[in-house]
Amino acid sequence: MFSHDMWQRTSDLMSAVHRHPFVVALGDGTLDRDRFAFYMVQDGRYLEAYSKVLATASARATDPADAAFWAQSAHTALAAERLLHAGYIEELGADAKALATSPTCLAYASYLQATALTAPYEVIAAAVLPCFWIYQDVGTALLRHAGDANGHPYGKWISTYADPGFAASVEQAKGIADRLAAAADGDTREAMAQAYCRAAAYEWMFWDSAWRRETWPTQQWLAP
Ligand SMILES: Cc1ncc(CN)c(N)n1
Repeated sequence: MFSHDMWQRTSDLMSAVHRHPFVVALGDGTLDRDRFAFYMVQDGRYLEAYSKVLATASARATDPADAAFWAQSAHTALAAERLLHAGYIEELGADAKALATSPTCLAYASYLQATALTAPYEVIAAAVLPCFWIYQDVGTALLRHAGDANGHPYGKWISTYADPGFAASVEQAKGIADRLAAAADGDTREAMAQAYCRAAAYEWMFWDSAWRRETWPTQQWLAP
């Protein structure tokens, strides 16, 4: 099955995600507020783009049930996830306007937007899957580690991604990619695998860019 193959192909990367200092500190509650605020601001921008990518997936879907699922997920990315982020940004007193969109945030969002507009529908379904699945995997692992999200400094974040409702949507996204891959020719399946792996790599890079509070290497000459 496509999703199973992708999980195996990205197993080293997933180990690196789970031991990344940002993810470890998020889980044990020691992540400093500046890094978390940076992440939240970048992620809010990412989710705005991601929601439009899912809306495009809905428009390009060949199956009405798929179209409904992507449209619902586009709504959730803005209504639930981005709301959670906005709440944290307010709580942290982060000045979102002062932060430039990071190179990694822009690259990941641009990659997904280009894929949504130009790639076959099957490849779009593969490219958006790591965004669902990796967050559910991380959220679930962090909840297991924390034992209880109540009282945890990042408990709302952890509960959002460890939520059984979110797990159900991950299963649906996996099911769509698996069905499309099973019916696809070899070239399309390989393009789906490339898209899945590229997006999974961007997920690691996103945690890493937040840990480094990534800036533009050109900012000394040109304001980003
Ligand atoms: C970068 C990223 N990837 C995934 C998710 C979870 N939808 C997120 N909020 N941000």
